[in-house]
Amino acid sequence: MRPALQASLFDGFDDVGLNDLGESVRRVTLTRGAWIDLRPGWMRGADELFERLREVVPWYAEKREMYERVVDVPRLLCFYDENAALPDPVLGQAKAALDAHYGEELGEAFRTAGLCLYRDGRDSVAWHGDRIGRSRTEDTMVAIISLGEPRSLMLRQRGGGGETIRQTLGHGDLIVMGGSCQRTWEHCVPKTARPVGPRISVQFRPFGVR
Ligand SMILES: O=C(O)CCC(=O)C(=O)O
Ligand SMILES: [Fe+2]
Repeated sequence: MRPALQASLFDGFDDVGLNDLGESVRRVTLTRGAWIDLRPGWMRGADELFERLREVVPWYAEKREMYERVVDVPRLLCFYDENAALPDPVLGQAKAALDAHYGEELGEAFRTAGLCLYRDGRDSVAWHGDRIGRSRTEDTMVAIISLGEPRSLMLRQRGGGGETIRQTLGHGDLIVMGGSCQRTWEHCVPKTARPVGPRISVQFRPFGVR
């Protein structure tokens, strides 16, 4: 049992921790050798973890040239290289659990963590594959934990033709994009006019995949 003071501090929050992976992961096979794995509610206490990360992560806005003007990319970012200390111990536990579950199939460990903060419905990421580096030519995996308010992650076959998949992800959900997904499919988080609260996405990738 927790001491009373601590219990009152944590009122309304679950303890932050991981649920199991194993049998609870559902695989959806896409076309052309791509797949996604879904594990809703993987992270317990996801709303508390959201608050912790929003506080401690040194978020920055990336600039991009667009129509000959330099504009802010519409979301805040922070990238943790493989040697960087992660901003919360539970993210180290998540990486270890992903390595235990996917290590054999992936043939290597997850190394880097990219964090994105979508402040509201105006923040977004356009259609893309994570194709910088080895993922341009090789199968790989990108594992994403979603914290805070749910947003839609859309997936479609690269080059069009075929179905568009919408996954609503937030409050501790896990999605893993695997196989050829970064080369043969694209994903995005569209803007929404609905009033939505902030969401944080934590992406684990192997070395040399961006
Ligand atoms: O917000 C997400 O979960 C997706 C982020 C993403 O696709 C990326 O940063 O490459
Ligand atoms: Fe991506």
